[in-house]
Amino acid sequence: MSVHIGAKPGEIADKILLPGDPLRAKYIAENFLEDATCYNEVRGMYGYTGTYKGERISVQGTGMGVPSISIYINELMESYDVKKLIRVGTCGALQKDVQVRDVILASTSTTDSQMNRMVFDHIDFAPTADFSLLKTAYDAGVDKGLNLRVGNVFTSDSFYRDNAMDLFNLLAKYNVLAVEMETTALYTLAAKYNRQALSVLTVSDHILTGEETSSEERQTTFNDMIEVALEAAIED
Ligand SMILES: O=P(O)(O)O[C@H]1O[C@H](CO)[C@@H](O)[C@H]1O
Ligand SMILES: O=c1cc[nH]c(=O)[nH]1
Repeated sequence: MSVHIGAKPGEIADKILLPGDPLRAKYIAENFLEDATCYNEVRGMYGYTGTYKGERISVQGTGMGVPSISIYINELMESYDVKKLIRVGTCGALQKDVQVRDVILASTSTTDSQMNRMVFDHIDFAPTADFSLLKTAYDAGVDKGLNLRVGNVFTSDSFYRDNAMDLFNLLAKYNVLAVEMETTALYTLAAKYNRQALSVLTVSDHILTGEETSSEERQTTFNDMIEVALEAAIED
């Protein structure tokens, strides 16, 4: 057991999917994994281990934001030696040509989080996806005929902010594709511990147009994102 994860040693696979929403972890376990068993209910942050195409894989809810996901990633790597970590999350589009329901592979992230300033002081560390995970996920998405985008995402410390459009317009001008709340932490901690990480994101809403996915549509698009992430996770 670690502080926030109730699994016994060996109960978590070395490959893991990381949705922000613990109920998405349950959904993935019930609909995509075989023989899935629940190893964590601490704080309602469900974690499961099962198999996908014969490969052992886990899925763990992380909660929202850099502080929450950082707790789970630290414990998964330090206490359970997880080696491949793939976030499966939602995001809001910042570009006109990024559509609701598109799947984004975050090659890097930009952030207003102070996390890396505390470590690197005046240097701006560039959080980066693992290239082989990114390539495998990209190839899997192309094979499925998905409208995939690859690029920079903004990891925000706030979901609600005053004068948000000023910042979002600036980020859009610099080709940032979308906003979410965890990727910077995932990539930075994976670099620290020399592990592989990738964020696969579904565009759940459009910041510029206000368009949103219906809950039914979200489910279908989430399935595309989950399959892309699972294929990347099991690739050697
Ligand atoms: O759908 P998840 O994975 O939670 O991701 C996005 O949704 C949450 C905000 O609603 C934040 O965690 C953001 O990053
Ligand atoms: O607009 C959005 C959508 C999902 N997640 C976010 O952080 N922002």
